[in-house]
Amino acid sequence: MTLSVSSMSFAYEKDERVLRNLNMDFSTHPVIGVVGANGCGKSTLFKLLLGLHTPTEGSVNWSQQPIDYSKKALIEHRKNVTLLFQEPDQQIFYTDVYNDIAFSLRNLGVAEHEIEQRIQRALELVDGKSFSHKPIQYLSYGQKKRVALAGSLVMDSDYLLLDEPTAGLDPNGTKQMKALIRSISDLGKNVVMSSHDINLIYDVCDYVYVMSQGEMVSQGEPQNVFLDKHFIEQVGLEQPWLVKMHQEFGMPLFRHEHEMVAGSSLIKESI
Ligand SMILES: Nc1ncnc2c1ncn2[C@@H]1O[C@H](COP(=O)(O)OP(=O)(O)OP(=O)(O)O)[C@@H](O)[C@H]1O
Repeated sequence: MTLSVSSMSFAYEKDERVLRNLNMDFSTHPVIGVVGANGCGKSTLFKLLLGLHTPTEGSVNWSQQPIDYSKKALIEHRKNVTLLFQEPDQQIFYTDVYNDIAFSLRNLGVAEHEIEQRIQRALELVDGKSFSHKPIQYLSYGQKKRVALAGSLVMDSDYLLLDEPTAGLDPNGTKQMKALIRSISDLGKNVVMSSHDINLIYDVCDYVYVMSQGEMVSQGEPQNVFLDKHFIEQVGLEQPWLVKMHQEFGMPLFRHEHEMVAGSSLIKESI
């Protein structure tokens, strides 16, 4: 099942296009990153992929067919594509964890015993069992983020869109999220994520789209996309530290920190 956009533009206000002529295929790699400076249109793109807004031109496609914006078709589309919003409060509606996570499934008429099973599985995945009995207003930001993620995971959709999944998380929370993204991908799901944490993007994404002022200005595998320092800085980003180590200190170009640690003997030789 493929998710893509073709020749897609979008404007909130007439004549003010915030997305311009985007062509992107999100089915080519298991984990795809969308990066760009503040306001370049990442969250807007994700909302369009979910069918929350209608393109001004072009289309969002599911299995190569433009999506249908009727209420019934959108309910079906959102079984296939789920979005974790940047702010957990944007998708938490209940005061208790269980009912909040169950919300979308109940809307779809899923049987209670299956809801129970899916919630337990999702809570295990997000490591949320220890706080699942607490009222949501007492949870920390990171815990709320995990509740929101569990609410997305129970949908068991083919595509999970993660808008800034580690924003506001501490280093441990970021590490857990990174592991979680891998687990979700290992389950055969497609992950599309945005993040300002360029090191996270470099580490977990198999392919990257770079956006600037509503346009897609570069795409490719992370080790290629981030090589051009001048270009990356021009679009308001910075190079991942492993790429900097490669370019500034002549180290081999590692994709992951653990590769660098394992290759430390190689590094010593090159210094
Ligand atoms: N509801 C809205 N009405 C009008 N303009 C909006 C609305 N939401 C976003 N915008 C504008 O659309 C542009 C893209 O915003 P968007 O939130 O998609 O960017 P982003 O890349 O996700 O930014 P950030 O990295 O800061 O989260 C911005 O210029 C923003 O001001």
